[in-house]
Amino acid sequence: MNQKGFLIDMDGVIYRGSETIPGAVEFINNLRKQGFPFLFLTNNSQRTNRDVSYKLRKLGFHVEDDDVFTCGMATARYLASRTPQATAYVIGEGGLLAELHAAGFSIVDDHPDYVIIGEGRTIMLESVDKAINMIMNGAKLIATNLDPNCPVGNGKYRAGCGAFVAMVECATGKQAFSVGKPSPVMMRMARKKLGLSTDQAVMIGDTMGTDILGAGSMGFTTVLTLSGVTKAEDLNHFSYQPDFVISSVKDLLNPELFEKVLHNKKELVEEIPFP
Ligand SMILES: O=C(CO)COP(=O)(O)O
Ligand SMILES: [Mg+2]
Repeated sequence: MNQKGFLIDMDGVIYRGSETIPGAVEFINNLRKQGFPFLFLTNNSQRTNRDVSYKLRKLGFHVEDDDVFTCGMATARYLASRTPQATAYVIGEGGLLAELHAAGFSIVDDHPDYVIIGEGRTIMLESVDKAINMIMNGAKLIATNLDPNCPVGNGKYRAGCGAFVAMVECATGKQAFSVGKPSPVMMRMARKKLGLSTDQAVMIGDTMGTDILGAGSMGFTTVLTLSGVTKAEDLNHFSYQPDFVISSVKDLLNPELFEKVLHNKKELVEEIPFP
């Protein structure tokens, strides 16, 4: 059988803030038991994959550092592959800084190759002004991701990385290049990390504009879970759709539905010969 592998978004899919989504631990245990490869993919660059896997273990998941892939990792690795020994001015937190250092970057305070903006709760207008002047002087503007906001529970939201990036874009007139989901850069890196071909990759996500758009454009099977950002009533507003919609990953404990996802009917589309 054509072995499938799972790319699994984090916030809104396996946890919400600091709470495990019911059924998520069992779902991951099942994947392991059945030998399906999987990788967690998050558009949050605040923490390193070690920090995130520690949090997951506290929530009851049996995972290792290497099971987690963040947009901070994708950003650092991608940029380092384009510009060896590059310099960066960073508006972001420890997860992003650690990855940039590990990829060979020097973090500098003037004339950087890149201004990189990631998720963070400590942004200061002084550093935004500094970044704007660097970009005006030729530094390239990079975003780890463009999520405009992030739900924090009780129907409340916090500003996401995309909101801060928009401020810098507006001030400079320069558009950021974003590496996180839905960018094919992060989607492809994740698929390659699991050693999957396009038609072996299944993405489970809670956000249409990142998880489903990115994975769907790559040709992966897409499963939208309604346990996070996108609600059932939002689906009508999108001109692209996921292959499957579930209420939470708990639904995938049902062997019949799981089998359906494994044998996505998308294959019908692929049978149409290219003209
Ligand atoms: O925190 C996020 C963006 O602010 C999104 O996290 P996930 O990609 O894990 O859903
Ligand atoms: Mg999510």
